[in-house]
Amino acid sequence: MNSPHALLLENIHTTAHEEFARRGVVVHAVPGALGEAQLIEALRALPQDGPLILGIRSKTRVPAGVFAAVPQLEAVGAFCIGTDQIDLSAAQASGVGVFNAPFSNTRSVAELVLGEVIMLARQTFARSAACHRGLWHKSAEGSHEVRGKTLGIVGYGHIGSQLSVLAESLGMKVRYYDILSVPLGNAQPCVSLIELLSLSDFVSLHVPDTEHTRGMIGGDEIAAMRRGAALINASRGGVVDIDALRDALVAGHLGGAAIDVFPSEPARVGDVFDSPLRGLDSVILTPHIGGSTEEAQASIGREVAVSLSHYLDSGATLGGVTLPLLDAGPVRSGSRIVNIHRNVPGVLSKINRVLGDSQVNITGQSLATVASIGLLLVDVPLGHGDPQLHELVQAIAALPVSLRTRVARQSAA
Ligand SMILES: NC(=O)C1=CN([C@@H]2O[C@H](COP(=O)(O)OP(=O)(O)OC[C@H]3O[C@@H](n4cnc5c(N)ncnc54)[C@H](O)[C@@H]3O)[C@@H](O)[C@H]2O)C=CC1
Ligand SMILES: O=C(O)C(=O)COP(=O)(O)O
Repeated sequence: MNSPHALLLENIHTTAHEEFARRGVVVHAVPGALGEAQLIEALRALPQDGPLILGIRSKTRVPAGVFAAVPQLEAVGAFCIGTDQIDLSAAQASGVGVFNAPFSNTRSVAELVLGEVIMLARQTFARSAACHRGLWHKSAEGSHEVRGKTLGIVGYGHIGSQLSVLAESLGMKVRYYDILSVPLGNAQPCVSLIELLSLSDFVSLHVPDTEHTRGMIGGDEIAAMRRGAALINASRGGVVDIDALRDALVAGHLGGAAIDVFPSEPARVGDVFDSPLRGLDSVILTPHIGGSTEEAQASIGREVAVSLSHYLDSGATLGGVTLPLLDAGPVRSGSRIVNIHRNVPGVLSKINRVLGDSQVNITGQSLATVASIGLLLVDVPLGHGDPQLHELVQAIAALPVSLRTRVARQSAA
């Protein structure tokens, strides 16, 4: 069986390289993000006689064209939380597995935001910038303790809820707004976004990028915030109208902001950065580093590389976001056929007819479906080198319902 090759972009941590190397996946690394045409070119430059894996972080966009142009692309690893940069519907329609790391960097984001809350409350960056300019601006005016102040969290998921617990440990009152979720500690939900904005001294955004959250904080929402309050965004750049934010800061309606994510971000380390917020001392600007700690990146590298390897080895989809959740364990006898198909009535009987006609015994079979697609794992007592196995795979792949059919790398033979 030919070795899989992985193209890893955006400085994915060496733990991923190590995991892949241990599991016989050949790694090709590119430091920055790539545009669609370059990405297709880079993937096509890899050997096309085995499965291909693409590893990205938040910057690389993977539109439908990539799946159409590179049929050998078996899976995409988002070595981060967000998967908004990937056309998930197109991935699913092509039977491509997308895997991410939903927990590993959440603590890092929550810690950065908590630090920023204190830095904003003390006007630390403005005072520091003054010192750098040679000005001794020693004053208590406008500086506050965070104890007793209200932190409003928009999006009370993995990050928002951790931030909530950490903020309460500092004596802050926590309010949150989410479409679902259960409060931790003494945090209180708000019935509307506007209610939260009007009650909070600090507002921190922790929603994913969706059609509902894009532009969620515009001029009207900023106007609803308390005079002198601060806005923190470490979610996605499109959630906040940056020009409206700048206007509110310049007008003195908002006291400060900490912004980690931007509507448009540079592709590579060392690239030029620009933003309407540059030059405002009351704003902490960071280059999308919420999840960038050694701890988080090392853990993400391992987690996603392991999920991708398990998927190649046995068809297990734990940690996946596009394929039905299924783990049939290791291959116990012979080989495993991994088939992804359109979820329409009669699929199983069509595939089983092919298997039945072949007279090959089935030693294990597992099926899972989501709305539009199904994942079928079939164990057969044939070795990887057995021509009958390859005939069987080709016959199943040729069925019009099949999207993708392969032999799992793991073999018990
Ligand atoms: N700055 C950075 O480096 C990082 C940024 N992120 C961003 O943070 C986001 C949040 O991460 P997690 O907390 O792990 O995600 P999560 O999925 O655990 O939580 C998101 C929460 O937002 C809520 N939500 C979704 N749409 C909403 C809406 N329209 N109104 C109100 N609430 C809504 C959900 O119900 C959920 O509780 C990620 O999607 C990612 O974009 C994540 C990690 C690092
Ligand atoms: O995990 C996420 O969603 C992030 O935004 C972190 O992105 P990054 O891996 O730093 O490009």
